[in-house]
Amino acid sequence: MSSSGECWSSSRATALQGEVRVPGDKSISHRAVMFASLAEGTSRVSGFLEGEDTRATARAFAAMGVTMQQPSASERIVHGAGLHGLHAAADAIDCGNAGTGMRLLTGILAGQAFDSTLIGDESLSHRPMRRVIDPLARMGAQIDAQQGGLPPLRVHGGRPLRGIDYALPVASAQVKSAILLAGLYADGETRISEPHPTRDYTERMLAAFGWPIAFGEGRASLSGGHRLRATDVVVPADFSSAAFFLVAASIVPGSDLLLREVGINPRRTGLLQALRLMGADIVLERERELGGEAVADLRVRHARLHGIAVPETLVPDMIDEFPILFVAAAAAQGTTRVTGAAELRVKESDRIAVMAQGLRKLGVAIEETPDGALIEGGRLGGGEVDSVGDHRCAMSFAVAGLLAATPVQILDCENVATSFPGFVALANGCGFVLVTW
Ligand SMILES: O=C(O)C1=C[C@@H](OP(=O)(O)O)[C@@H](O)[C@H](O)C1
Ligand SMILES: C=C(OP(=O)(O)O)C(=O)O
Repeated sequence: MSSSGECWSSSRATALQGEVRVPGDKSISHRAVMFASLAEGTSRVSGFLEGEDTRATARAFAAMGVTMQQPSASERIVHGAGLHGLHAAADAIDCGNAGTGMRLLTGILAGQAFDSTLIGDESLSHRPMRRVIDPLARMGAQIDAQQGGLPPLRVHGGRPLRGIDYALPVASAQVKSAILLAGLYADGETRISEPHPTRDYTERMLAAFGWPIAFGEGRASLSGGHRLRATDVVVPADFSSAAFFLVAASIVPGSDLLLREVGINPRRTGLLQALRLMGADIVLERERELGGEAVADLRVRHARLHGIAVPETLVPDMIDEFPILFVAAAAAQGTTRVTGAAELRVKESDRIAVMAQGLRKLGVAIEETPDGALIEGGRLGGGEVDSVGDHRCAMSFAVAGLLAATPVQILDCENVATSFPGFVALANGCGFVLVTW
């Protein structure tokens, strides 16, 4: 078992209380920096996630000649280079841990006049890239990968691209976005249909930057040859980060937490529906718009949860929330069944295997299936679990510790900084008992 890097110990807590504003949305932050870099004029991004993933994306565009300023934490002023104003980075572009960064960049770089190399960390180097390489090749791009379609990727520039009509084989906002971004540089129309609608930030933000695009109900289409015009982006708090607190307050007796300004785009809030089916008490307060995205304050109070069969239609809308859903299931009465979620096996880790292994160590009866798991709720014990460097698994195990009979030691937690810098302090501020070493 790996014991590299930062470790945590999470102990049983009493009621969680207070107000929390989790950091900015990761998906929107990546895209804001990308689109502002390709736009004409100066854009201000506020609420930018200062996480390792999104900083790697900002560094990538700075390395390709985009001037960026950081007037304060969580703010970027981006002086766009225009669609054809990037130049080759001096070195390989390091996307760190970020699948979103690498896949969306691949689409953008396929349209450039120069060649680029994309690299990532150990986890990203094992994530499948054929899903973007194949459709981009059909558009005329040439992208070389390692055996099995793995990074590093060499994206050749100077190839004329043409629009395609593409039915996505998997529900993936990253693949959809890579194709649409290559479509900005393509001759003719690029048309996409999805097996199930996924997060639509690329479509919405391209429209906000002035690019004509039609989208909705699992379809999107655009044509090349237009311009992106600078605009300001306000990034809401990330629902996927709020998710840990939604489950924590649901399972710890006496809890009452308010999560401020959380993005509630329906393609992201599947966990909210799943938790409500399990009996959770979560109320949306002050629903409003922030920078074109729906946000709300989420009030969550402790409730007795019971097991459910998670509806498969919810899977794409809660794809990053399964590690924490597994913890909610372990704390609930009865059995929870997850199906149709094989994508979890190709995230930062094999999230089905990592969560099953960890929860089993804490005494939970859990059976893995190829596309999900069967989780028997009941008592949680303590012990040592390995997050294998997966940020969402690390934070999920920290939530499990809140109810465990003895402390839960969690290995390999440093990657929490990829999506949720400051998690430990914020969590302890509302009642977690989390120690790092
Ligand atoms: O487009 C995005 O910003 C994301 C899409 C999802 O990935 P897939 O497209 O692989 O489903 C999600 O898991 C990831 O955290 C962010
Ligand atoms: C899957 C995730 O991100 P990415 O694909 O960008 O690495 C995630 O944040 O859970």
